[in-house]
Amino acid sequence: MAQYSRVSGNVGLITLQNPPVNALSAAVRQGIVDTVKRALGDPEVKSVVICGQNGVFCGGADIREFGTHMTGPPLVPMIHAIEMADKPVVAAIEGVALGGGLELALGCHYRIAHTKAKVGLPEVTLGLLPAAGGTQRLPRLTGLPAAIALITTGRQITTAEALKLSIVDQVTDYSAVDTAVKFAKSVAERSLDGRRVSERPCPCPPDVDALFEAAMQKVRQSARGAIAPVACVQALQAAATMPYALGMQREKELMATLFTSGQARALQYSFFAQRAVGRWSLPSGARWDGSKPRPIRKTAVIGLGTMGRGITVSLAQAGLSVIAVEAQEKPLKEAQQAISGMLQRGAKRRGGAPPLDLITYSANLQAVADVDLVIEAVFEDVALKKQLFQHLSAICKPEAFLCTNTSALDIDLLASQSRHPELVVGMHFFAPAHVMKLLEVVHGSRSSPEAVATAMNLGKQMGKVGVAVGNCHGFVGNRMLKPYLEQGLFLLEEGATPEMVDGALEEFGFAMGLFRMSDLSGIDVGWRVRKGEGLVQPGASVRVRQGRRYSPLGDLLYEQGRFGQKTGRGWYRYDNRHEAKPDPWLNNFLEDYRARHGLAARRIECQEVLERCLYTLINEGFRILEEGIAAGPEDIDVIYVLGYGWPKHRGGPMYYASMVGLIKVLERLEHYLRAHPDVPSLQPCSLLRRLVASGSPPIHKWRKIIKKTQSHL
Ligand SMILES: CCCCCCCCCCCCC[C@H](O)CC(=O)SCCNC(=O)CCNC(=O)[C@H](O)C(C)(C)COP(=O)(O)OP(=O)(O)OC[C@H]1O[C@@H](n2cnc3c(N)ncnc32)[C@H](O)[C@@H]1OP(=O)(O)O
Ligand SMILES: NC(=O)c1ccc[n+]([C@@H]2O[C@H](COP(=O)([O-])OP(=O)(O)OC[C@H]3O[C@@H](n4cnc5c(N)ncnc54)[C@H](O)[C@@H]3O)[C@@H](O)[C@H]2O)c1
Repeated sequence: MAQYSRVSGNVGLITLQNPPVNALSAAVRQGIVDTVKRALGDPEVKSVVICGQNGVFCGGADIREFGTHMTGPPLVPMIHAIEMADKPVVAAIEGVALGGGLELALGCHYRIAHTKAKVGLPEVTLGLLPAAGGTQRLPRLTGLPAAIALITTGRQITTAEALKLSIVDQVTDYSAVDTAVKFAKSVAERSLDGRRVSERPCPCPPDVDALFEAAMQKVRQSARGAIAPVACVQALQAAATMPYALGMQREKELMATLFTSGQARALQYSFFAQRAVGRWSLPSGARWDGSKPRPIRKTAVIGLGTMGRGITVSLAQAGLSVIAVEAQEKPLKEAQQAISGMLQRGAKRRGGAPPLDLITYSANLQAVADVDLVIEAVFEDVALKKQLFQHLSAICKPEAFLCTNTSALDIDLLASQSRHPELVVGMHFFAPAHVMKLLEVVHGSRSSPEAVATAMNLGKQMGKVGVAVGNCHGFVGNRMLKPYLEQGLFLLEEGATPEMVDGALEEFGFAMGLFRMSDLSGIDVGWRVRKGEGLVQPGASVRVRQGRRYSPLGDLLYEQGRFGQKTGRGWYRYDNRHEAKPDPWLNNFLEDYRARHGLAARRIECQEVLERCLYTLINEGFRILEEGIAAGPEDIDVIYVLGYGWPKHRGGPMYYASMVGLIKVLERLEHYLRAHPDVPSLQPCSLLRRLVASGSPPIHKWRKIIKKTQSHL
């Protein structure tokens, strides 16, 4: 809906009303059409202001309408009518003007924005392009290079930046609506010549072809198979080379292809999934809406290695005070230097001063005595962590939350070391912790709803997307990774090469194939995990361990000192630090290994690589759902998209399975199990069978069947 009133004598004020973000639903669009008509037809009204209620201009088209039968007036003619009005129309931007919201503002003759507002065209992140004139008006207003950068990335910018880019005309610290009303009065009689953006020429730099060639190359490289960024460049190319009307036609054609694409559906599923995970629930029945988080002011981080540094930076950037603790003075000094550098670089990027003063460094654990919440990030060593929890429980105030960043260890075991196990939760960050948006909040069997709510809330304050998960070895993300990595090794035994396996996964859209990832995180890290599980038998290369097929290839590389990037050799060779090159040594090593074990190398197709690696990972996801470790498939998908480089435009592993067809996933797992009966991760999970037996319902209906499965246990 849109409300109409006359203010300050002769200004027509149109207020969009559709909480929480005034999305442009059919009712809002109808409201705008009606109220604009009314304002333009009222002889008393000399100028018009458009704003949104509750301090938010507009979050764009109503995404929930996509994929439904859309009714109501379309956006393009609605915005065109505003631009062609003979009375000045001013957009008063507060909160956000995003997507269709910014396109509406670009159709107005002036834009006045609050200093704290953000603007952007994030359609590309939903698999779309700004199809209400955004691709044609923005470059006319701000020039092609800035428009290309904003539209192909969907980046949201501050209004200070928007002012520099001429996207807004004025920025104010006061009410944008009051300022816009005053401004509208002052321009009531002014000519609108030059104010209609669509009538301006698109400024083209002399090297426009090179500009587009570079833009296309950049998006093709970073999009990893996503089609929307490419279409965005094509639409902008139309703005540069065609008259406005033809450019609009091209924008519409390109949008028509994107709008019904599987990629757009996947990205929009992901958008809502990332919001849905905030509405967590625990097996006890405790829920997000009935559990109050406790306010956290003082925090502590113990262990300032790779993870502890990132967590400290992230806490300080969220405005929290941090006591940062290392075991000894030398590593403490090194960490202090590294953290200060990270904060300074962050401040340079974001603007403002680095929050260095919020951090106090100490080599004495006693320093954490009066903090509200501790996050420990010491070595992944159960004995060390148990001892640390005993000390923390003795030192900290009794109501302090004790959190662990462990990647896999038992939260209940650590909680049992504390006098207050109900205040212990896992806060599993991902490297680099100040960059990655994912946080697994792991609740143990004794974690209180308040502790979970507090960790989730703290994560939100830190700009993370928290997903509440249950306690098991590796939680959700790392547990699912295990069968995926295992299949990679089996494929090498059977004839594949690391570059062939990685090539298939990268072609699928992963940022990095599994062997390149293993080289980056360190072959020694995986070795330590397997050692902890009792799987490593130095020197032996027996292919069966603990009663199942096992590949010792990773252990053999470890024994050769090939730890990956850090040693310059791993599954690949690294002559310069980051570039992975196929290594002839490894091929010889694999041939020797196969010969020693009587394994005949065979030709392996990419499809087999994908099916074996991805379907076993998905199968583990079904086990996790069946056990109630994740509340729903959306939780798993958010974890994989935000934490493990799963291609965003494929929605996440569980969504992908639903698109491929559960019956196909089941049949292929059965097929590979027949070929490899000694690999338990290929055994289809009973929930998968049950879903197939129920006719493979769409993903949003899985929870009902999961509940039934649990009640049958
Ligand atoms: C046959 C072929 C025909 C083809 C032709 C088709 C023609 C179609 C014509 C379309 C014309 C194109 C128009 C336009 O270019 C397209 C768009 O505008 S797409 C939308 C672009 N906007 C966005 O991407 C913004 C998305 N939102 C956000 O980034 C954030 O929500 C926010 C606005 C910054 C606010 O953030 P927060 O304060 O943190 O709040 P939340 O994120 O938690 O959101 C709160 C709540 O609101 C819901 N919501 C947010 N935005 C929208 C939206 N645009 N539509 C619907 N709902 C929205 C969000 O989901 C939350 O609700 P919850 O999920 O928690 O219930
Ligand atoms: N590295 C990753 O990608 C990653 C990702 C998620 C979680 N984790 C987990 O985070 C934790 C830390 O991992 P990391 O990679 O940062 O390790 P790291 O080896 O880089 O850092 C650990 C730090 O802890 C310090 N430390 C050890 N004992 C201490 C003590 N008693 N008091 C204070 N400091 C002590 C060490 O000096 C070291 O600086 C582990 O539990 C790990 O499983 C790691």
